[in-house]
Amino acid sequence: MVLQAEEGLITTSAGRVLAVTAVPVERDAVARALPAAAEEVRLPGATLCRTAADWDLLAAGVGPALAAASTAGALTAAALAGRPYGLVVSAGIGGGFPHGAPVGSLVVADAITVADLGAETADGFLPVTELGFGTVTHRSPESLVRVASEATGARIGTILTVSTVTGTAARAAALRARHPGALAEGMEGFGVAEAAAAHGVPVLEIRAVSNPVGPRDRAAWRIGDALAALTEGFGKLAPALESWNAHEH
Ligand SMILES: O=C(O)c1cccc(C(=O)CC[C@H]2O[C@@H](n3cnc4c(=O)[nH]cnc43)[C@H](O)[C@@H]2O)c1
Repeated sequence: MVLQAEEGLITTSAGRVLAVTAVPVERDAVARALPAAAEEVRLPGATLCRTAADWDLLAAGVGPALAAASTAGALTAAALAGRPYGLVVSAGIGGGFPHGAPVGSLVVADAITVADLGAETADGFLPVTELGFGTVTHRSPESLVRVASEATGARIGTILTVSTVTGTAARAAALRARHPGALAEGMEGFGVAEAAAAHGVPVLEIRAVSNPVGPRDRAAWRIGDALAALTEGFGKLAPALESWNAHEH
């Protein structure tokens, strides 16, 4: 496939890419790393920004349910138009577990795991899979994770999806105990991944750490720094995807 065959054109061997953020400010941080938006496409519940490359950007909303619904809408619209996506990238700011993902760093997920989908019992939390339903983890192709990490310097680990932002040391410790490989948490990745899986499209999650996972401390948020890291990361990720061949995996 072609990489920057013309100035401003970035296409990948994965074909068309759908990058999904929660909010417009995150979408705009990604957009700053790509050729300018060429067109806006209204979808049910969300507006797609089509760039002058093979990248479409979607601010899908906060939380796993809205992220899943918006992503599914975009994937379905593209498929019905005969221009399906070859890759979905879930991106945004997130909380970082301080032992492995400091504020300002990037994390790319080898596992996208929903942390709070299940049942609470007297003996602790049971994930839905142990109740006999569904799935709790989506995995990205190993080669894709490697390419993304090598290009951006992102640390590799599990990114948890939560519906409630962690706000105590006790909750952070419980999550770490249950998910020793977790480096970060966000609120959308699993929803985006569920939609991608339903369409048979590979998914990647990348987060820039804006705050530590732990006791709530709004003064410790570094949203501007995290958005800048996201832009810098996508500036490296987009061209690097040229070397990732979706069809080998
Ligand atoms: O009010 C709070 O204490 C608080 C702490 C961190 C984040 C929030 C948000 O409402 C942001 C939600 C938004 O940003 C992503 N995000 C950023 N940091 C985290 C986090 O530590 N845990 C989970 N999600 C986070 C998330 O993906 C949402 O899109 C409020």
